[in-house]
Amino acid sequence: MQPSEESLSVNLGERSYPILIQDGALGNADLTPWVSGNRVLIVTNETVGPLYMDQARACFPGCDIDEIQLPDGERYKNWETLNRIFDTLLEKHHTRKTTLVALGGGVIGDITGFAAATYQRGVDFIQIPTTLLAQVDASVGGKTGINHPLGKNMIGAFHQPKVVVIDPLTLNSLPPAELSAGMAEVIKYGLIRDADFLAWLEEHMDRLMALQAEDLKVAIRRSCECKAAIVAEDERESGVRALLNLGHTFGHAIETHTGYSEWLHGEAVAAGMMMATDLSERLGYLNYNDSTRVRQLLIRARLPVNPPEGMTPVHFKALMQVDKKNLTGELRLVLLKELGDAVVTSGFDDEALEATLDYFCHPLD
Ligand SMILES: NC(=O)c1ccc[n+]([C@@H]2O[C@H](COP(=O)([O-])OP(=O)(O)OC[C@H]3O[C@@H](n4cnc5c(N)ncnc54)[C@H](O)[C@@H]3O)[C@@H](O)[C@H]2O)c1
Ligand SMILES: O=C(O)C(=O)C[C@@H](O)[C@H](O)[C@H](O)COP(=O)(O)O
Ligand SMILES: [Zn+2]
Repeated sequence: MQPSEESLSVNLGERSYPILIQDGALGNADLTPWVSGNRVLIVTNETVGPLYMDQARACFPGCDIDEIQLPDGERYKNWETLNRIFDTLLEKHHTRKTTLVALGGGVIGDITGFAAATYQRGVDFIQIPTTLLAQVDASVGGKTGINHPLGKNMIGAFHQPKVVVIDPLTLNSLPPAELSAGMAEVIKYGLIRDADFLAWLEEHMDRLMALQAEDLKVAIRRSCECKAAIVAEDERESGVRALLNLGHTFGHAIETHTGYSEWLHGEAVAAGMMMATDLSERLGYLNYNDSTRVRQLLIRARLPVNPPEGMTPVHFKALMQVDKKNLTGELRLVLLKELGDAVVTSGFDDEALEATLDYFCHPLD
């Protein structure tokens, strides 16, 4: 697989937008064509701001730029932090013509996007993702929102950005655990819709984990192509988009259980994908060799393949009920029909799910 130079876009009619992937884009790209007025609020956090704020500002020549640095962490993806963005917007008299800019990982992207969806009933926003996870997944597709103590991403809105600007060079400052977390969502695309990409990942995982630049660009681009195609087909998750939730029903239960503070989203998704794989094997879709391939690839990406100690099957199941895919009280899960093909279904044998939960849960005495 070679990096293709074709431009990428999310095709949604009048809400279509480009995904620009370019080394050095941050600091060099002129993003003013995507700013409707001339005012911009760049939203970042206390880690990313010191690293990249100056380069981000340089992307908006001639604009009147405000900035806000939020606290860093998934546990701050909440109402209180969201309100800090609204406070700044109002204190600085921002109008409907302002453009918000999300500079950071998926937490910043989700909360900034939600602020943009709701401030004065909606303003424009731009995504500048700086984690692998945000570059391959969170910045694309317009799911925005915050967490609730009782459930992950439970409050939010669909609101598409005007442009997504990916500078792969930002990954050079990323902590290793965050690279792994992003790799979980990359592996997800291979598992749900692209067996060739999965095989390519198996071949190239060691190079990717060593930040080999050309391979990373291929992985980012292929991931964005997969996500853009799915979102274009089903923007509001009434069908195929739910496949992007592979491992997330289990994973979100882990994140809620741990108070959004101990496990990274990508780590929880990795363990969740292993649990979904196990269930798919128990249901006869996958064989032992398939499950072993998934486990080995996750381990090579330095990701967990088991949930945290101390979760009971009963607790797991209760947390899994708090999921937006569940429409009638019945649990709906994404399962693998084979490696590279997935299905969302409630029509599975509950005993098989119990067996998966029993196998993975190791309650503390
Ligand atoms: N909207 C979507 O479609 C979607 C998709 C996937 C995940 N998400 C959400 O995204 C969030 C996870 O995103 P994430 O994994 O990017 O986590 P994150 O936003 O918490 O970022 C991870 C860490 O990396 C730091 N960081 C960011 N860029 C950096 C850089 N270039 N150099 C050094 N440090 C950097 C951040 O400050 C943070 O500490 C979750 O809340 C998840 O629910 C949303
Ligand atoms: O874009 C989507 O659709 C996804 O499901 C992508 C997921 O990786 C992401 O974690 C998303 O935020 C989960 O959405 P949710 O609706 O299950 O909260
Ligand atoms: Zn995810």
